[in-house]
Amino acid sequence: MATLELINLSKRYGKSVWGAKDISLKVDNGEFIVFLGPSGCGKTTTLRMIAGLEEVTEGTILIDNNDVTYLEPRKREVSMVFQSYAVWPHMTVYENIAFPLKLRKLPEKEIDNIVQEVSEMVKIQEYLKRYPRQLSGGQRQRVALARALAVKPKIFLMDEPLSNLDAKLRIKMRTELKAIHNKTGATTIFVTHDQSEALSMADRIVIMKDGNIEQVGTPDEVYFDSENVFVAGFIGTPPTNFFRMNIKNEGDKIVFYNEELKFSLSDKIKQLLKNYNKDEIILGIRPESFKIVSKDEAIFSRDILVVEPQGSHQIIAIEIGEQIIKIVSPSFPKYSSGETIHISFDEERVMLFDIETEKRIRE
Ligand SMILES: Nc1ncnc2c1ncn2[C@@H]1O[C@H](COP(=O)(O)OP(=O)(O)OP(=O)(O)O)[C@@H](O)[C@H]1O
Repeated sequence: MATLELINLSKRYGKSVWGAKDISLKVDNGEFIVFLGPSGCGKTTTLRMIAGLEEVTEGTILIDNNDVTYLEPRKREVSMVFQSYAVWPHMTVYENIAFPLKLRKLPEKEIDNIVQEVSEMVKIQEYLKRYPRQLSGGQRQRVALARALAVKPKIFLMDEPLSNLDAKLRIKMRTELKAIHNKTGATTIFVTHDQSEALSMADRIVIMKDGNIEQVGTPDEVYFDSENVFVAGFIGTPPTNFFRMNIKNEGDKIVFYNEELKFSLSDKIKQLLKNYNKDEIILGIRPESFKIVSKDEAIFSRDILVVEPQGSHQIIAIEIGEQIIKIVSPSFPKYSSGETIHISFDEERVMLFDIETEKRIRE
């Protein structure tokens, strides 16, 4: 178990392509960190630099406060699990797990103990004599996991380890992986582009875009307290609804308006905007922050465009100008398309962003 620190870490491919730019991050001992972001944002590049599989262009990597930036991979004491399992086909499950331990010249008895221990942990004890081709994808991934666990690495690096599994198994393995992490307490960096995987597994999520870190925070922080428009739009299904609004002061209220909507918000919002001197703003409202209310309480009313029942809740789409807005509402009462609904929203949950920088406006 170990701490990890990345200091201004960058990777440039050729002259101008940045795989990762100026990444700084401190990871505590035992933390489960998830790198999340769209394809090509630099998750894998950063992970591979930590593993020593990718040369660093600039910056420093510290493991337990030791500089490992130029240390060869096997001396870093990290284990990596890949999407493609990468188990050796000509070895049995037992041999796959034991092989790295044999390389380390551990006594047979100790190797056997470790193989039993980790195979029990990932629930593959009964397959130890089989070859990988005799296993399902999920079982093969467990073998890869067991092999990585067996060497008791300081840091666990996982690159989309669940993405080759079918949807149901993925969700099951998520829970199991998290349980294994709780048991081993190993510092883990897990790469995914699946936000639901990230939200359900991470202690903290590192949200990346174009090689940069956009926000680092707990699942609740990145969801409820998004740092900018990109994060608010990336996290959440359906994502945050955004409105470009004009703003003006009217007495103790602040009025938000555009061609479609007009409403005023309270003192608290006015206070929040006291140093904001632009007359346009981006308002972000999460689908579940809207409320369907009586006509008297409504901020605006619209006809329903489409209802998408989800079992546990329903997603209601309305049109505001040319924009489609999604509202998450409890399963009951049922609504149907064409019906007029009256809508309000939870002012406490509104997110305000600078019209130019798209950064969150904070007090
Ligand atoms: N060997 C390479 N040569 C040139 N450019 C590369 C190389 N490897 C990665 N890149 C570029 O670096 C950027 C980051 O790639 P990276 O693989 O880290 O993204 P990612 O976030 O892991 O994406 P994905 O989710 O698709 O795996 C991309 O623009 C990619 O095209």
